[in-house]
Amino acid sequence: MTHLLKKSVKLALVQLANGADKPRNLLHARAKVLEASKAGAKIIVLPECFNSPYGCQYFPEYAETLLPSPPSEEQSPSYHALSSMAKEAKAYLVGGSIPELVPDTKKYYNTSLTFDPAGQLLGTHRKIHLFDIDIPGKIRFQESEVLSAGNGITIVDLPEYGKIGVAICYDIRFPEMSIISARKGVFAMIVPGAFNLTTGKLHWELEARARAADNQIYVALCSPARDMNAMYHAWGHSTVVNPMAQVMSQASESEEIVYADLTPEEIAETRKAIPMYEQRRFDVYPDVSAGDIVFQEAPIGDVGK
Ligand SMILES: NC(=O)CC(=O)C(=O)O
Repeated sequence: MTHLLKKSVKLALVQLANGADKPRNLLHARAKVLEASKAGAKIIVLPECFNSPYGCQYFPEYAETLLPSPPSEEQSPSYHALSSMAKEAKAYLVGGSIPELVPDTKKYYNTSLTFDPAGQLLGTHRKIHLFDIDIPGKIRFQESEVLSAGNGITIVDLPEYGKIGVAICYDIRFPEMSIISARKGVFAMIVPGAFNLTTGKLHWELEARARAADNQIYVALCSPARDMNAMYHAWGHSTVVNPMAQVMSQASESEEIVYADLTPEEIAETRKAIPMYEQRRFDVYPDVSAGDIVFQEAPIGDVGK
């Protein structure tokens, strides 16, 4: 039997306490990634905007240039830090996200870089759904005032384990992305994210469990730690959900690494018990197809500049 996940693997979500000092954030992320690797994790995830505070006012100040790929150290210290961390940890690293500037177009993106254990870039995802919301009396956030949206769904092949879908935060609310990725054979959706005290309470765990239930895959959401002195108060609660949509591990609000052991059997057993994969009616809803979808499978440079 071929499995989506080729062999069991320990996943770690690093709920990082990051702040305004970028070099400190990079050093601190390294220490935590190495800690996770020491504990046996082979897939390690950092949060959204791990090298900066989260907020529209910060994106231009912290943005780095990733093109041409690979960028120089001066263009992107975070790219090089992530590549080294992955190599030192001997692990796959979904490097949270960083603000990216494309100088030719002067566009900013919220971009996630995934590296292999040799420190090679495997995949790039630019957040495709920008976080534009206005909940009266609670929170207004308009990423589109500064950022541009990416234009592709990202599936990254981790040769030893299989494929993951990478999405960033608000992307998880759009079930189509996870459905299409699952149909293309991912064993997990990996999502650096930073919900807040309003939306986190309402939807953080719900979205993770919903995507897992829809698709019978693992879903992992990795948040920054909560900092009540920051402008944006992250929800925390980094969470791993299994293919049966049960929470496997969850952090509190503060800095913490959460671990989960992912197994091929857990996916297979879920799909055997509830055989949705054999029961789908694409004859009834043929428009739900991945046929014309744009993928960002390649390292940056091959996707829309
Ligand atoms: N920060 C985000 O992109 C999304 C978020 O906080 C939410 O969906 O809620």
